[in-house]
Parts: sequence; structure tokens; C-alpha cells
Amino acid sequence: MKDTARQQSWKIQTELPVEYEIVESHGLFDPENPDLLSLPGGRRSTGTRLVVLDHSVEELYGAEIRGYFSKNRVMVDYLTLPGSEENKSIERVLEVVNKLNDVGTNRLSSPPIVIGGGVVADVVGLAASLYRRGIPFVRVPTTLLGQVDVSVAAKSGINYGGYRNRLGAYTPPPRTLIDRGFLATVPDRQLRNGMGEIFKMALIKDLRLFELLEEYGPELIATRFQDPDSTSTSLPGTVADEVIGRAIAGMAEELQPNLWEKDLQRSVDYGHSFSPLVEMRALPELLHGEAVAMDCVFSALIAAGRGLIGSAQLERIVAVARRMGLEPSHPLFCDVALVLDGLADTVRHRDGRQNLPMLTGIGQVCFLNDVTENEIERACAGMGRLLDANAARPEQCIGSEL
Ligand SMILES: NC(=O)c1ccc[n+]([C@@H]2O[C@H](COP(=O)([O-])OP(=O)(O)OC[C@H]3O[C@@H](n4cnc5c(N)ncnc54)[C@H](O)[C@@H]3O)[C@@H](O)[C@H]2O)c1
Ligand SMILES: O=C(CO)[C@@H](O)[C@H](O)[C@H](O)[C@H](O)COP(=O)(O)O
Ligand SMILES: [Co+2]
Repeated sequence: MKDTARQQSWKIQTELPVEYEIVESHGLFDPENPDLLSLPGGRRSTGTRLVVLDHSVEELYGAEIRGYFSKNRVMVDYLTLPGSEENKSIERVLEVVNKLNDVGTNRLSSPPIVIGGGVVADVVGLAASLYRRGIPFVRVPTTLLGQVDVSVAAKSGINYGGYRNRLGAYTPPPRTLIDRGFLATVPDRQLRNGMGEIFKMALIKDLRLFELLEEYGPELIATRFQDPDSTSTSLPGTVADEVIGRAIAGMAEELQPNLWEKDLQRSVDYGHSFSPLVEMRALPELLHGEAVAMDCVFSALIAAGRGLIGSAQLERIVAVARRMGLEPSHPLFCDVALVLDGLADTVRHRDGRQNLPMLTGIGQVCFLNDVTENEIERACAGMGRLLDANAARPEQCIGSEL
């Protein structure tokens, strides 16, 4: 028999304080602007910095970026990576790791900088979290989705084995810099895509944000969130700031108390319950924010089926999505077997529970754990009716399709 009285054991207990900042900075590549050079805590970087550029950013801003670093006499090396979901892959992560080796990146004092959309931010974020078991990095999101959502994230992930974000890590960069000026070159469809995540945020917690989207959504897209010149639009200058600001603040408020996601009832998972598998199967047809907006509608159909929201609220939700050029439905959302498969994987992701964020009004959620196959079938049928209506496009008879 084992002598348990003599068995030794040791326990290590520690705490990990985490602090990271999201800072607006206008004119990021103005050589006089130090924001991209300074490290949190005011330290100066030593050694060569790796600057990873999204391929569109390279095309549009490459010369300006090179000018910025050379005028500031900072040693840099560059890597260009493609955006778009198919490139959120382990191969791209390893490409970054190889480049960090080539550059000779220091453990702490020469954090790589990533400038681009959510895809390159996720790829570099994961590479940084793996390199020497974790080095800091600086994130500069250049798409709308990147600025309102990725900017706040503590986690990074890549797609693997046909699943979204199957591999990833929780390692927030100490600093994220946001320059709304980048949005001037973002294509319309990508702006609408970003609106998909703002739409989610509005639905779960911010009626005012929803009303702003309802009133100004199309104009914000048309003006690319830039300061309007008085002749071309009636959009008040502060609306773009308020919309971006509310979306970021909402995300920060949701993430901070549950950064490591020990509580798997997360309202920011709204729009991300049924869509992940649909999005992966639809690749490259659907963008992330487009799939999220469809999931928002799908979930709202379930909520309406239960009487948690009324039909007028459901119609308003669909109408706002459409006003922003976001299709509320897609044929894959009518495929009951696929949606059920997607839900089954989401249940595993939520450790065996559905934890489905469900609207109880515009701007408020509850969580459900007893959504039945029957309800899913009915929601899929509702998505089918929305598709039919899209085909016919009688803008005024949204009510009858639902
Ligand atoms: N880490 C997180 O918690 C988190 C949070 C939200 C979203 N994401 C991820 O973000 C990804 C989506 O990001 P995205 O929508 O930025 O897609 P993306 O990175 O593919 O960028 C979209 C397109 O815009 C181009 N682009 C980037 N900046 C531009 C600019 N200023 N002007 C013109 N074109 C530009 C890119 O080259 C690309 O073609 C998804 O994979 C999603 O999972 C991650
Ligand atoms: O899409 C993302 C992250 O990729 C965000 O918009 C979103 O709010 C959340 O992180 C989602 O809740 C998805 O989380 P997860 O499925 O990647 O764990
Ligand atoms: Co998302």
C-alpha cells in the first residue's frame, strides 16, 4: 500500500494581470506621428521590426509606410500576406514564424507590427503567440470589421480542418492603433461586411446604435466613414465616430469581465452560433460579417417563433440588414441538416450547452439551452421565405414573407 502520509505535492498559484490599449490615431503614417514607433510603457524598440502588410495595404499604402519608417530611421523588414478567409491558415502562420527567424526578432523589444484586415491580424496574432511561446505585437486594423471588432479582441485564430478558428490563442497585443482614414479605400462590400458585426453589437446591447444604423447605415457606407464635405451629404460629422466608438466600447464592455471565456454564455457570440459552419461551407462566397448578419436574422426568427420578440421587431431587423446591403438569407441557411451540424459543433465549443444568445428585444439578450430541432426547421423555412422574397424583391412586403 502507498504511504500517502509521505506523498509530497507542490502547487503553483499566480495571477496574470492583463492590460492592453486600443488607441485612435489619425495620420498614422505622418512621419511626425510617433504612435507606430513607441512601445507601451514608453520604451523604444531595439532591433529590426517585422512589419507584416496585408496585400491590399501594400498596394495602397506601401510607399507611404516605407517612407514613414525610413524617415524615422527605424530598421524594418517587410512581409506581405494575402487577406481573405482562405488565407487564415497554418501555412501563413508558419510563413510569419519563418520571417521572424530571418529578421531576428527579439523576445520583447522589437514587437512585429501587423497592418491589415482581420485575417492578417489573426495570422500574425497566432504566430506571435507561438513564437518563443509568446512575444508582443502591435495591431493596426485597416478594415471596418477589423477596426470595430478585431481591434478589441484578446484572441486570435486560424481556420483548420474545415472549421473556423479551430486553432488559436488568447494573447492580446499591448497596443492596437485605429486610423479611420484607412476606410476611405475599403471596397463597399467590405464595408457592408464590417456593418454585419456592428449590427450584431447593436442587436445584443445597443438600441441607440441600431437606430443610428437604421437612419445612417447606407450613408455611412457611401461616405466610407470619412468626414463628410458639406456639399455631398447631410450626414452629421460625428455619426461615423459615434458608430465606431459605440461598437468598440460595446465589445470592450462585453470582453473585459470574461476575457478568458470561462463563462461560455457570451452575448458577443450572437450571430456566431449557426454561421461558422455555413460560412466555411460557402467559402469563398460569403464574407464573415455577411454570414454573421444572416445568423443574426436566423436567431431572430427563432426568438420570434418563441414570442421573445414581436413580428414588428423582426421585420425591423430584416429591414435594417437590407438597408445596409446585407442579405438576410442564403440557401445554406435553409439546409436543416447543415444548420443542425453547425449547432452541434457550436454546442461542443460551448462545452456541451447551447448557450444560444437570443433577442428579447432590440438591444437585449437572454440565453437559451432548449432550442429544438423543430424550431431550427421552422427558422430554416423562414430563411427560405426571405430568399424567395429576395428573388422577387418586393421591398414593401417584408411582413408577409416572415
Ligand atoms: N481575433 C478576433 O477575435 C476576431 C474578431 C473579429 C473578427 N476576426 C476575424 O477577422 C476576419 C475578417 O476580417 P476582415 O473582414 O478584415 O477580412 P480580411 O482581412 O480578409 O480583409 C478584407 C479585404 O480587405 C482588404 N483590405 C484590408 N484593408 C484595406 C484597406 N484599407 N483598403 C482596401 N482594402 C483593404 C484585404 O486585403 C482583403 O482583401 C475573420 O476571419 C474573423 O474571424 C477575428
Ligand atoms: O468573429 C469573431 C472572432 O473571430 C468575433 O466577431 C466574435 O465576437 C467572437 O469572438 C465570436 O463569439 C466567435 O468566437 P469563436 O467562435 O471564434 O470562439
Ligand atoms: Co465575428
